[in-house]
Amino acid sequence: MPHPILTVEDVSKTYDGFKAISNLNFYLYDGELRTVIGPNGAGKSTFFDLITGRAQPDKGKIEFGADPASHHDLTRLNEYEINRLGISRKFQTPSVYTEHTVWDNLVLSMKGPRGVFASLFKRMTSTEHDRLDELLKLVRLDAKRDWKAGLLAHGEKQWLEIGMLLAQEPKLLLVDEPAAGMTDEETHRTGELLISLSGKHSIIVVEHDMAFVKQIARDGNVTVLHQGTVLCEGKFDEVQSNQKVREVYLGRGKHGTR
Ligand SMILES: Nc1ncnc2c1ncn2[C@@H]1O[C@H](COP(=O)(O)OP(=O)(O)OP(=O)(O)O)[C@@H](O)[C@H]1O
Repeated sequence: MPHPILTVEDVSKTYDGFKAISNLNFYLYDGELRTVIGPNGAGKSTFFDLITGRAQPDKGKIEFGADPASHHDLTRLNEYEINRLGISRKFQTPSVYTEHTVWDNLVLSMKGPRGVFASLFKRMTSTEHDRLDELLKLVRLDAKRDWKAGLLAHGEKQWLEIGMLLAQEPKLLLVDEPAAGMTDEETHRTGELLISLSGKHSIIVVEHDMAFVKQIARDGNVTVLHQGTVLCEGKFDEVQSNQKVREVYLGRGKHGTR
């Protein structure tokens, strides 16, 4: 069995006496596309906050790197350092530079000099140029490369942001509810995009939309969080038919409990 690229072991996080994450164990393998589901308040956002250094655990281990000899203890690093290791997070609402073109949004997100001026006026190598061209096609925005990002439809903005994250060449992508607010067709395309990224990237997707979860999970594992811990983990069909899962989540509609 290979070493996980992400190891989360016995992790807890308390807010004002409330255990948002409770003795959580989670292992992700290199190139895996994992879907995480769970009712509102199950701890999904806190889970991402802990991986990205936005929040610190009270206890437990969070390690990154598939090589046991050179993995990183994420609990000792800040958000910037964790991002530099190749961990990128996409929040639910799209965050793009609305006044810049689609192309410039990708340029601005590339690894390299920071700052708008330095990024836009840096001479790009032909390899970098080709890579961004490929990214544009991948996120299906090649026909809109000169559009201002603010003019894109909601789904397109989400794809652009995924492209912007990919421009940073991340190893691990954390994606929070990408299908929220999308049409069925956009949702399906997003699923295809995420599937095409797996293998090259390790990906965790938090999602509520079960049709979408089914599409991207395929024969991979789905993790169900409940009260800050793993309630169940397995193939989509196993999870869907699990009685405990049905009680806390699936039986109560698309968006869980509130
Ligand atoms: N910064 C914070 N301060 C206080 N309480 C917090 C904080 N972050 C999360 N919590 C609490 O921790 C619990 C888990 O929240 P979290 O947002 O991680 O759940 P979630 O599964 O992402 O929910 P949702 O699906 O609604 O986004 C909630 O009860 C929430 O109120």
